[in-house]
Amino acid sequence: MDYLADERKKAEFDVDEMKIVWAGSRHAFEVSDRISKLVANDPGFRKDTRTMLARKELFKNTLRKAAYAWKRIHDLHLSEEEASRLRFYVDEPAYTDLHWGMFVPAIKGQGTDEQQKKWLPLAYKMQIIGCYAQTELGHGSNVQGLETTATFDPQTDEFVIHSPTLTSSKWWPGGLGKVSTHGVVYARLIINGEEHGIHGFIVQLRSLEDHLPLPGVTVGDIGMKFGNGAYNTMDNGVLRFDHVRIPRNQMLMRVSQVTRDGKYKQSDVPRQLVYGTMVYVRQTIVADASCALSRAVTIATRYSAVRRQFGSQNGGPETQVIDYKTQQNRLFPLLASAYAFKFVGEWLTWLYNDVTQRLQASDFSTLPEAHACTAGLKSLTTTATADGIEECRKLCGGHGYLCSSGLPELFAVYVPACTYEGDNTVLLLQVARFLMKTVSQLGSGKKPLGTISYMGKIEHLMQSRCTVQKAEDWLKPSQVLEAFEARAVKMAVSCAKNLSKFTNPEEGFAELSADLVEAAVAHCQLIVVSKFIDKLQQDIPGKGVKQQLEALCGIYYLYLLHKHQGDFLATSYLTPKQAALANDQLRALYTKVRPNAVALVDSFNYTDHFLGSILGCYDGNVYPKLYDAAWKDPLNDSVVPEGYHEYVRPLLKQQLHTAKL
Ligand SMILES: CC/C=C\C/C=C\C/C=C\C/C=C/C(=O)SCCNC(=O)CCNC(=O)[C@H](O)C(C)(C)COP(=O)(O)OP(=O)(O)OC[C@H]1O[C@@H](n2cnc3c(N)ncnc32)[C@H](O)[C@@H]1OP(=O)(O)O
Ligand SMILES: Cc1cc2nc3c(=O)[nH]c(=O)nc-3n(C[C@H](O)[C@H](O)[C@H](O)COP(=O)(O)OP(=O)(O)OC[C@H]3O[C@@H](n4cnc5c(N)ncnc54)[C@H](O)[C@@H]3O)c2cc1C
Repeated sequence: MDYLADERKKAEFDVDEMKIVWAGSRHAFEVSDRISKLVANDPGFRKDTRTMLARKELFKNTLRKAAYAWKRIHDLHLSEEEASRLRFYVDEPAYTDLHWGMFVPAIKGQGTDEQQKKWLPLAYKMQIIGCYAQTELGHGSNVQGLETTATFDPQTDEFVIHSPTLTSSKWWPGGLGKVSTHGVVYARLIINGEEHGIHGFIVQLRSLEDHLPLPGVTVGDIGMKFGNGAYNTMDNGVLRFDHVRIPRNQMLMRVSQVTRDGKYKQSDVPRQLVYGTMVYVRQTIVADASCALSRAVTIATRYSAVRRQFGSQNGGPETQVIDYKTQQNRLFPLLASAYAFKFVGEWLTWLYNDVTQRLQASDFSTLPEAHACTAGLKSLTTTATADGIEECRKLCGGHGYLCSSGLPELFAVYVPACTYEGDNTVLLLQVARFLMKTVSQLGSGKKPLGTISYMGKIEHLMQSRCTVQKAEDWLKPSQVLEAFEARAVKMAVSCAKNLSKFTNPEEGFAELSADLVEAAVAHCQLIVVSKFIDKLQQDIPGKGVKQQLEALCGIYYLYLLHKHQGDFLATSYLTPKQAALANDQLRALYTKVRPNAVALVDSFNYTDHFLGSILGCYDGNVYPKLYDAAWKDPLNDSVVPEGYHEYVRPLLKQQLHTAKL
């Protein structure tokens, strides 16, 4: 029985067409749909006991699943796209994420043609397994501060990789702890006593015969992490080198080279390309944020439609909690954010591909913008997604706290995204630097392009005032864009003015960093809003689909406007009356979305297996499933728990004895 059937009947749009919009294309939808069902129907990919397993058992099970996934990919002759979808739907962090997601891209992006020819075929066949070993015990954010050394030995034509201090131990790389045979290791290059900064080196860590660490290598897992199951399926590792020698041709030499006679040569490409893998992964993290958020929102929306609390009239049913405006005000902006992040993720993938093509043609002009966009959007989307998952847990009341809701594990797996690939505050400070540089160059005749082109309208934006007179005026895209542009430009200019009061710009930057982060957030929110609005300019087929997306876009920007109304009011773009009208319009949009809410989450097309949540199951049959699941907990295997006779019964006896006294 479908307990959500009535909700589904209310939908005012074509769900099948929305599924295609969400997937990105009909082809992408068909691949995702087929592969997600394949995974869901294969008992080899079960994950329902994951939160109850001890670490060793959990980890062994992940190794089994990764090997099984690899076998299925081969047996079924899956394409690269299908294989990547399969790994996604298996939904278990594993060493393979780092092998495919960072080790291979690092070699592709930073290796010469010759190096790629040598290493990539081995990696593609998984005859070697690699990790990305950058972060150390003492330094993560400050990449320039890494201490591992790679000293060139001209006698033997080798680099000597060494960990000179405890804090230089590599610490965190995923897949390193127990599995990787190789790593791209980042180290400080030293030639003839002279330092040349951080470079990547391919280093073999373990024997391909017996998996033992090679001489001079000390390697292991760094220990349990936050949450049950969750990211503990990953072997984040510690690694130390004691004068380990590698051939010279194992330095990744696309950006700079070391010759046989020990000369350091810098190509004409910017040295920042050494950080290129991080730009690539930040882009994929943005594209993935909408998946994690939409998953949590599916659970919270379906459960909010099933759950009833208070408000029974004449013995009739109680109110569905989704009908409370407070619930809508917490839930619908997250639903809207999931769609917003999907579209900004698609755009960022386009931007990344564009900058990659330009780099190949030696056009480096858009690299700073690509760095700022990937860094800023990674920060914005992961912060909002992690907070959003936790909000979804609370939206599910007490039952959200059960592991069987799927939300605690989803949060535990997702929340480190706010830290890895760049701490979110550190990344916003990079955006702020980019903004300050842009503002300082405004008078120089250099025209700001792309996501900062609005800075070119600075004179207009500094003076313009909002023209909204009634709530519906807030539905005009041009009005909304101007509001977000004016806020972003005014916040950036205000920071720039304050910075100019300092004689030492770095001191000023440090002192004003909290304001700078807020200016960076305003800029990034503008990007997300503008890409959602751009999406709506496209031809979007399907009955009612565009109208629903327009409503969601409105919810996204009006919610932001309401949340940050202090910024908008302080920059004098809005009057308090206009801010209040925005809030009226926001409430009207909640009412519009309400009958479509369940269908809007159905459009994500997630299987019950992928959701991994009793509260979010498609048929909404929550209570019997919760009740049954409780009895399956290992603690209920016996009526009297282990330990009773040892620890509880003596207490009870003692109490009886005391009572007699
Ligand atoms: C498909 C994917 C599947 C799986 C993977 C996904 C998830 C798996 C889960 C986890 C994996 C996690 C992996 C990791 O965490 S790897 C380690 C990541 N570490 C970081 O992100 C460190 C963060 N720190 C930095 O990025 C930088 O070093 C920082 C930019 C903060 C340093 O700042 P600093 O000012 O010291 O920079 P400089 O190095 O001096 O550079 C100055 C100059 O360069 C520009 N810049 C900086 N970074 C980049 C870049 N990445 N690209 C281009 N340009 C860059 C910077 O703006 C300055 O420019 P300018 O002002 O013009 O001189
Ligand atoms: C689950 C997980 C997986 C990871 N996987 C990998 C991997 O595969 N490979 C790898 O190399 N690394 C990996 N990492 C490491 C990760 O990239 C770093 O932890 C991350 O870059 C943050 O660096 P940090 O730990 O040095 O934090 P810190 O920089 O020490 O941050 C601590 C605090 O200081 C603040 N802070 C730091 N610098 C500044 C500043 N300049 N201004 C203001 N505030 C500042 C931060 O905002 C934060 O609040 C992983 C980490 C995690 C949690």
